[in-house]
Amino acid sequence: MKLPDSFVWHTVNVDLGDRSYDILIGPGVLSEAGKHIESIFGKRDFFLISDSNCYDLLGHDLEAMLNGEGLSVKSIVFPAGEQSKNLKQVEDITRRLVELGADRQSVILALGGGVTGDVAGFVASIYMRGIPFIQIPTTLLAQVDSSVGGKTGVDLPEGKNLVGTFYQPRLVLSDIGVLATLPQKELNNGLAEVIKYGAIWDADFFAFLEKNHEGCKNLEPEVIAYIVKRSCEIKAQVVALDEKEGDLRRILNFGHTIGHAIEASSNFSITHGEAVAIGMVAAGRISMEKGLLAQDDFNRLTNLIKDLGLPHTVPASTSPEDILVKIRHDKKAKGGRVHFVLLEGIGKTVITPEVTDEDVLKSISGSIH
Ligand SMILES: NC(=O)c1ccc[n+]([C@@H]2O[C@H](COP(=O)([O-])OP(=O)(O)OC[C@H]3O[C@@H](n4cnc5c(N)ncnc54)[C@H](O)[C@@H]3O)[C@@H](O)[C@H]2O)c1
Ligand SMILES: O=C(O)C(=O)C[C@@H](O)[C@H](O)[C@H](O)COP(=O)(O)O
Ligand SMILES: [Zn+2]
Repeated sequence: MKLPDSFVWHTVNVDLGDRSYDILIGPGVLSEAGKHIESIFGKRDFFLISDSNCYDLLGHDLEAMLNGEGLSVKSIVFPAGEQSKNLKQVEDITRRLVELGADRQSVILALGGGVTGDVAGFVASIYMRGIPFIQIPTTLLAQVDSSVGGKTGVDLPEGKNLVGTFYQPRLVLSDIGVLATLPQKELNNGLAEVIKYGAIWDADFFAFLEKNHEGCKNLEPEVIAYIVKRSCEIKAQVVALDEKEGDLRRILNFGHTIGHAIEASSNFSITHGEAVAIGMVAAGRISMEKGLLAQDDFNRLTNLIKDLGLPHTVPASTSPEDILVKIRHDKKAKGGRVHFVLLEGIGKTVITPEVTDEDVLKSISGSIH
C-alpha cells in the first residue's frame, strides 16, 4: 500500500482511569514497536503469541527486530483460524509459557487477528492470575474492534465466546500497513464491524462509508486510516462509559445475537464479519417490522452491506431451528429472555427483550437463499 508523505499517525486513548491505554494507528507503527513497548515495560521477558499465518508474515521479523533491540522475545505459534479459539488451545499455550519460563513479570504480545487477540488476551488474564499484554492487531477487524475494549475469550461447542474475561491491554499497536496482505474476504470482514459503528452511533460516519465504499474496498490509505481511527474512537467512548457491559456496551453487539448463532451454527464456515453483516440485516428487518426503523434507513443499511461486498442473506444450509437454539445462549439474556439491539434510525439504537422466536424466524426466513 503506497502512503502519502503527509500521512500522520493517530493516537486514540481509552479512558479507564489507572487502566487507561493508547491505541497507536498508522503506517509503520510496527517498526517502532520496540520503543513503545520498552517505554512502558523496560526490559522484561516478552512472549509473542501469534497464529501460524501471522507469525510467518510478520511475527518472525518482529521477534528478530525486538531481540536485535535488546528485548528478550520468545514466540508461541498456534494454528490459524477460529477452530483454534478453544480451551484446549488455552491449555497448550499456558503450558508452553510455563515451559519457556514465563513468570509474573513477563508480558504477552498478541500479534494477529481477532482470534489471536481473544485467545492471547484470555491467556494473559489467567496466566499466574494475570500478566500484562499488548495488542498488535493485523486484520482490519482486529484494528477496528477486537483489539480495543478488553473482551477476551474462547468459544465452546455450545456457542461463541462463552468463556472469557474483561481484561484490558496496556497498549494497542495498529500498523495499517500490514493490512496490505489481507485477502479481500478478511478485509470485508472488518468492514462489517465498521458499518456497525455507523449504524449504532454515528450517522455522519455511516454517510462517509456510503460515499467511500470503493476507497474502503480498495484499501485507500486515507480512507482506511480514518475508518480505523473513527471506529476506535467510538469503541473507546462506549467502553469508557460501560466497561463491563452493564448496559450501554450492549450496543456493540448490534447484529451479533443472530450473527453469533449463524457463525456457530455454520461450524465457523461463515466468518464473524459475514455473520454480523447478515445479523445486522436481520436485526434491521426486525426493527422495521416493529415500526422502529423507516424502510429507507433499512434499505441504506442493506445497500451499504452489499456495496462493501458482504452477504446479507442466510445461507440455505443453515438450520433456522439451530439458530434459535444458539440464540438462547446469548450473553445478553436476562431471566431467560434475550435482549436484542435494534435500530430506531441510522446512528440510534434501542435495546428490547420484546423479540420473539417468530420475529427471528421471520427476519431470516425472508432472506434464506
Ligand atoms: N474481543 C472483541 O471485542 C472482538 C470483537 C470482534 C471480533 N472478535 C473475534 O475476532 C475473531 C475474528 O477475527 P478476525 O476476523 O481477525 O479473524 P482471524 O484472527 O482468524 O484472522 C483472519 C485470517 O487472517 C489471517 N491474517 C491475519 N493478519 C493478516 C495479515 N496482515 N495478512 C494476511 N493474513 C492475515 C489470519 O491468520 C487468519 O487466517 C472472531 O473470533 C470474533 O469473535 C472479538
Ligand atoms: O466489544 C464489545 O463489547 C463487542 O460486543 C464487540 C463485538 O464486535 C465482538 O464480536 C465481541 O467479541 C462480542 O462479544 P460477546 O460478549 O457478545 O461474545
Ligand atoms: Zn463482532
